[in-house]
Amino acid sequence: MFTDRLYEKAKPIWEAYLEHPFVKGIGEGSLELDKFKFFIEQDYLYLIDYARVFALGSVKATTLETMTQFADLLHSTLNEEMELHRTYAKKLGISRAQLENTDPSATTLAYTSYMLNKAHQGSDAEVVACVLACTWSYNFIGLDLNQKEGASEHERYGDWITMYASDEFTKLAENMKNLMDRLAVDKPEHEKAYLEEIFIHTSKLEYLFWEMADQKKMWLNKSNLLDG
Ligand SMILES: Cc1ncc(CN)c(N)n1
Repeated sequence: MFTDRLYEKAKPIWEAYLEHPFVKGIGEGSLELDKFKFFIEQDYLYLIDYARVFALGSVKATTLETMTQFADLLHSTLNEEMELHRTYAKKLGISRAQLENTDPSATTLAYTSYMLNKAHQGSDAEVVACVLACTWSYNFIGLDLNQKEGASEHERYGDWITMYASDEFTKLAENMKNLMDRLAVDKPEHEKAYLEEIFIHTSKLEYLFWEMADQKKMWLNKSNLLDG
């Protein structure tokens, strides 16, 4: 399967997610709340553009089946995944307006701009390559954290783990992998290599997103010259 090839290529990066202090902090329940708050705000912005990528997928789909699959992913992002963020925001004292009007960090801008650019330029297969690492890697992380004793019951981060490890989210990730395999199957090698490049770039951007959240980094680490 094409997605097996993608996983083998991305494996070292994905294994590094599980060792990342932010991800480990969620699993252990020890992550500082201000870091999680920063993450929720930036991730909400990210999800708005991620949802847009699914809408582009529906436009580019060449069959009704694929069009429906993208529309289902769009619907579940807007109504389920983003609802998790709205619920967390409420608990953290972030208003809906604040959530929608957050300034994007450099990493959020880089990641969303990359995805939107590749999705606008590409075919339906390239649209899937843009979002596959996002959905699949969160499920990969959720399932790993869910195995840790008590992690899914933790009062702060248990709901986050439960959502990304849920059967519904696992099914979304599986459906997206199947879609990637279906769309890639007859592609020549140079097109497969391009899909792989997008998958690896987005896997690296995922790592940078964890780094950004852990450091609450808007533009630079040490100076506030460019912030504000
Ligand atoms: C940055 C990022 N990547 C992926 C996901 C999972 N949809 C997310 N919520 N945020």
